[in-house]
Amino acid sequence: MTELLTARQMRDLEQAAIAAGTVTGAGMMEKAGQGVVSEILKRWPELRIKPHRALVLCGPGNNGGDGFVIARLLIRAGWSADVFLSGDPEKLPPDARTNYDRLTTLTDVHAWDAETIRDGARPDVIIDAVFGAGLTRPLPRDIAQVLGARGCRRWKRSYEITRVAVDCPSGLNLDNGMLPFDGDPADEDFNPWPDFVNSADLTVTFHSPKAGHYLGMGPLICGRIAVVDIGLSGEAIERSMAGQPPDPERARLAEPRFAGRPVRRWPGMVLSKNSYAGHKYHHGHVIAFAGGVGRGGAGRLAARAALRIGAGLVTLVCPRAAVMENAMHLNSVMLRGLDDPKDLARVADERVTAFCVGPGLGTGARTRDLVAQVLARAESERDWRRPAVVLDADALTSFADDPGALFAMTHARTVLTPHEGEFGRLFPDLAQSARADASKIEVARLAAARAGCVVLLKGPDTVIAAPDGGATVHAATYNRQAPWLATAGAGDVLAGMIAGIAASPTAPDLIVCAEAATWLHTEAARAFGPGLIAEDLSEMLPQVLRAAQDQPE
Ligand SMILES: NC(=O)C1=CN([C@@H]2O[C@H](COP(=O)(O)OP(=O)(O)OC[C@H]3O[C@@H](n4cnc5c(N)ncnc54)[C@H](OP(=O)(O)O)[C@@H]3O)[C@@H](O)[C@H]2O)[C@@H](O)CC1
Ligand SMILES: [K+]
Repeated sequence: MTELLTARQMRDLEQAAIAAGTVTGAGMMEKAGQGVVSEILKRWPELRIKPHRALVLCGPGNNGGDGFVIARLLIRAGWSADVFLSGDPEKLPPDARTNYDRLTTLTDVHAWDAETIRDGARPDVIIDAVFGAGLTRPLPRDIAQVLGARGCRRWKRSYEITRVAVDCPSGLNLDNGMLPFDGDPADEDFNPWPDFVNSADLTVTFHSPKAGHYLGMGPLICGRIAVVDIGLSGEAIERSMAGQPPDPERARLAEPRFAGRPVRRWPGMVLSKNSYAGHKYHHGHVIAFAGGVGRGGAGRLAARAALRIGAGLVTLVCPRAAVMENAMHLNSVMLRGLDDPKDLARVADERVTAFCVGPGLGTGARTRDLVAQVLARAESERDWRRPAVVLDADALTSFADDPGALFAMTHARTVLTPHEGEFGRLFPDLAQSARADASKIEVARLAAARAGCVVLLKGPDTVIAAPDGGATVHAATYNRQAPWLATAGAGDVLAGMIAGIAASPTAPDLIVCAEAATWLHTEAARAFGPGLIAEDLSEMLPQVLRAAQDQPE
């Protein structure tokens, strides 16, 4: 797990380290510049062979300061560098000014002029050091004219020019992954994509990745992310400890890494059958509900996923009229008929440790009653915890008219797993269209606090938040892209997997179960590859689980 910082948290870390005397601003800036140069040469070793030409674009703050360091180091290595500054050199912050002065002994730093830049010699590499963590408003037009997708068009084979962003492609908001743009969308020739979207092949950031690298537009424009150490290492490692719930004030990335190094223990450590040899009831009993006649597929997908991921027993519960058709599809998953939700106790004894409610159920009063019955379950003599409850799909939409009624019943052992549409129905004021500048992490946190339970807001940038504020981003982006996951039923499988992991009496905190399930779900999709349909996910789990097993390092 890696911490994902906001721009503010990064600034606070830097300030605290400077105040403690462990680093200086100038020292960090030098390391930042060196880090960028060494990442470039690592990524493109062919650039080591002979000196090349760089276009170094610098802004008025410390991001620009990093640019001056980079230009100096490249010139010292024999490169040619054309350096432009947007802003007044007299107003540069002190460390950036020092590096400006050092650079001007080697080369001129030109004042920003979009036409001059675009008419200049064709560079091999463009360094974008205009704005980083200090972005406060949309990219000004004269900067977008150079950095936007139309910016390089005058150069031959412009698509072959290597683009490197310092901290982020300028214009990206590092807190929310959004790209604020200027201009009037009503204008006939206004087109935010070519005009304002600035993308990179490589983004080099410092100390720790930022939330905006993984949210929203971030993964689409950063290319790939490299993180370099600038002397702040060793901070707050425990906040990203796998297997423990996240720190309430921090967000983290769900991944098998810890303290910068790969680990093989996660997510295997979260899985019951990886750590404990017992009989089937030691691994929990999941009940998944299915819809009526002809509507059992989604529930069956969830049930099979719960069993595959490791629940000891799984029972599918459906209306009596649908028992026969479900029986034709099931073997290891048990089956019971239930018409009136009030009779739940007849099919679910106190050994049931998790429920998965929603996939294929249909919306309406029966589903609401079922949700109420399941959420009313208390801890039993056999299990010190209440059964875990995963609410997905129709279990969420059934409360669209009165989300408060649902939140009055949800408890700390509940996970809501909405996609953006379902999320908007339950939390209209936090919906994507109402979000403005708030990051997906912030809205998921607010939703979790309001519902008093874990909220997993799906997407390529899934955010999982706990009511205390702890939050995890799961990235099906960069080298973990799995576009095939956008297929009917994939969400039902995820709901079943969460229930299957959380069912174990030894399962860790719910948010930790949800993190592991989400990661394994994407791994299963990646292991299968293109052509994936939801049925394939559970069948890929054995292979993925074998790889995730706890192995001595
Ligand atoms: N010691 C350290 O701190 C280290 C920092 N490091 C580096 O510093 C970066 C953060 O530096 P930073 O805080 O100076 O912010 P930065 O992104 O350069 O921009 C601020 C300037 O831009 C201006 N501005 C903003 N938006 C604008 C817009 N749309 N249009 C026009 N102007 C706009 C803003 O003006 P203002 O909003 O104040 O009017 C201000 O002048 C960080 O990303 C990393 O690269 C590393 O070297 C490690 C050590
Ligand atoms: K930048």
